[in-house]
Amino acid sequence: MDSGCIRGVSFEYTYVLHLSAAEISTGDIRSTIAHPAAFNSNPEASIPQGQGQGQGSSYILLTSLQRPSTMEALKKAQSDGVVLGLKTLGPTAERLDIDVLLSKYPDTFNLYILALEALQNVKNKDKMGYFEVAGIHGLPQRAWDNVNPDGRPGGSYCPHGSQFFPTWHRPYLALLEQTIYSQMLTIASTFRDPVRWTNAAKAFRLPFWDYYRPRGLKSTAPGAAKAYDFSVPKTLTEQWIMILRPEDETIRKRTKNPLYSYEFPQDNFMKQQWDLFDRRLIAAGERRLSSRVQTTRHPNASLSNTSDVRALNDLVDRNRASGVESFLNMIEWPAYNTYAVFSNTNQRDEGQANGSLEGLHNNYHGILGGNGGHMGRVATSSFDPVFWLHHCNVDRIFAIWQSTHDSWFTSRTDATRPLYPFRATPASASTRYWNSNDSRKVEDFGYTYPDISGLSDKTAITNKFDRNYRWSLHRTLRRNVPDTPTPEMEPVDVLKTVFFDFNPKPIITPKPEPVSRPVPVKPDEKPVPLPAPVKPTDPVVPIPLPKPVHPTEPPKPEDPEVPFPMPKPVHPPKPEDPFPMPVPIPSIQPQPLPPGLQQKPLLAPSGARAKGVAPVPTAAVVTSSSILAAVAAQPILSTTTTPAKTDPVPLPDDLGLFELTDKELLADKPEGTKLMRQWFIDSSALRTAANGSFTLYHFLGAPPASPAEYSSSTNLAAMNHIFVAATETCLNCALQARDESLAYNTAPVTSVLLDRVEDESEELGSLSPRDVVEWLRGRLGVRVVGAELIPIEPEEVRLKVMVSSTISFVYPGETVPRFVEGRYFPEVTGVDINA
Ligand SMILES: N[C@@H](CC1=CC(=O)C(=O)C=C1)C(=O)O
Repeated sequence: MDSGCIRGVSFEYTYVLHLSAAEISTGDIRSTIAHPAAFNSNPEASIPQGQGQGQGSSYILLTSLQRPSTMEALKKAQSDGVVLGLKTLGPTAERLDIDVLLSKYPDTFNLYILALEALQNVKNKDKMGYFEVAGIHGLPQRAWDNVNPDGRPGGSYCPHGSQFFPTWHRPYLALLEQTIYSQMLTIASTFRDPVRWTNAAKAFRLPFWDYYRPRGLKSTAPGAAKAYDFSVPKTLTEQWIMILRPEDETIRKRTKNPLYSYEFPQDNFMKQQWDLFDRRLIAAGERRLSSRVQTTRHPNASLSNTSDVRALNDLVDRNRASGVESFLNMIEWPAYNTYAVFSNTNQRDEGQANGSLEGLHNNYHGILGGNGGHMGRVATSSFDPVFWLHHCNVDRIFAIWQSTHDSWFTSRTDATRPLYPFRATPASASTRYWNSNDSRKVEDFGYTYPDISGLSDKTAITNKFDRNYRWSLHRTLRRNVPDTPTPEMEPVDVLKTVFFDFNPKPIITPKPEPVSRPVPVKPDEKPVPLPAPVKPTDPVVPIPLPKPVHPTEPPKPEDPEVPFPMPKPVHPPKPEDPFPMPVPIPSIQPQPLPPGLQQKPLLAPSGARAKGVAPVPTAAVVTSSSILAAVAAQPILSTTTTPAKTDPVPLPDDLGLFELTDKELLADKPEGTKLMRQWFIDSSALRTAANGSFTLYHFLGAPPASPAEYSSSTNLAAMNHIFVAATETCLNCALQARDESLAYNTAPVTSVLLDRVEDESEELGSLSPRDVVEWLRGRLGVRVVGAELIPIEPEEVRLKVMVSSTISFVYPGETVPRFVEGRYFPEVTGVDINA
């Protein structure tokens, strides 16, 4: 043929090009002739018969790997430090749970791992590298790319404890997403089959960790719902992973899993940063510091380089039911209808809900951090790769809430306040930064979530959401919902995939892996449709795969020899007891309330602590402050003793709806209506009082003697983590200290109580208030500990704890319960958090 009209398929467009014979014969068409294998890897890229097939060779597929304009835009954004989002680079696509991404889009997952590995290796040089992007959240204490928080030097960009919490993290995630995406494209172009891999890269969106998606089946646990395993995804807890690399596509290579941990740069700059940070912690009474070598999760020893995955999974599992209850309530209850209440721990409508998206999020920082793990502290958390999957899940919950609610910031000024340091335009005198209004729609960043994609009807979204999560709860909490996961929540056995087959056979004829994420032919704003799930396979590695053989322990990164001189702890522990528990003092004790519930809280407010206001930082590094000095001077005492059993407190005669029996409540309801009672431990605490993160452990019965055993105690009912930075490093926190900002929390305990109702030895008759209030009195106790399990006095954080209950009905033919009424029962603890 002399010249040709070739129909080509790009990733966004089908187009027709007129080509000269020379161009066709040489294939030199501005480097856009693709490898023919592209055809196989992209099932949607078909060329209609009779068009575009080159004579002689099988065909020529014309594909613009990366449209120059979009690629240039991405490159420019990366060099300018601008959050572009992926919207301008292609059609909207779904962010997926990590297991789903791995199983449905193995090429994309493979590239993602390679990109993370590459980004993590570029230590602290590049402003768009992992170190600098992670460093925006906390350490190192310096401005990112010269953008000062709030236009002032010093402090941090901290949005916690405010309405900015969900919106600030949105462009933050988009920044890393764009960086990974860009890195994936670079790596894709180095593979033998760049079309296949570029296709895979372009389909990338940040994956999330859905805390409530089952990961497999438990072999031993009885009972249908409990047979599922809800541990942390294996992709995050396996140290090694098998990856195809551009250097040799014939065999997967054992690769250090960049999702398991991040290794810190070992240079002088970081040493100074750590020294400063640790000095501050020690002054604040902490003595168990975090590893400077690599990020760890729930480690079992100070400075440990190893995560205690089993203990972590236990704790995740133990908090699951409480978390699912919170999650469902936040989306479904009218109490969470306003953005102010839903978004953060600080704002609530008095007498209404205490939970929040931020509160649920905080708990996972506490669980993953545990005893000195990096996720427990604001300053170090974002280096842990799990941070990004955790926050992506938080963003997803935010998006689900947004799709089912209309409420937004109450103040226009707040909604348009710049979210530093996230630039929307390049640095100049008139730089625009992202703000909350601009961050309102996920589609504006080029992504969506499976929970909302393609759905615009609020009821449809709520129903789908409820079905995906309620099934795993106790039968009393799931009434008309069966106890098995919906098809989209079915667990994926990731250890049986090629990524964890440590004895792979070489791939003799490299053919493209069959699955790349489908790419729409025409640009539109519709989400990329998902094909039927496909099991990841290597072309010549058949499935079912052999059980993964775990390699012998790989070498651990060396602890640098004496990484830093360990300063003497302020309160040296006795050698035989790392957590001394001196003088037990009473904490929350049941007390009768006079009418009107005006009783003074048993925990006297510690005004002195709250008034120790930290000065607003004025320089990039601020050393001591009055708060620090006060905290350092404070002796560390034990918390509560075992709560004593006291006489029952008379409840008022008339408890309104709560007075009625189940039968009475259902009397006027349609036949088949089900009643749902829920119970909560609610609390308020002075957010900045411990000058760092702290955790509340709520017990039903005697707590263990040592804080190290709190999280594994059978009496542990629930926990709440308060995730907060030190006031010297955080302007927002310093202001919250001055304003004595509170953190409100709720800990749903319905499942725990239902287990006790079913256990006859527990003597809890039912979930009705007259049974529960009396039963809880004398059993309920709380312990407060710092990020490293150092006991803190409840008074020190002005802790108030109160119990509440709610009534909902599930009507026949419906699955989503309808909330009717809530009531606080300060009679249990003698404390009213509303007083
Ligand atoms: N205290 C629980 C449940 C609750 C919700 C309410 O709306 C209410 O009025 C009373 C209690 C929460 O904060 O989520």
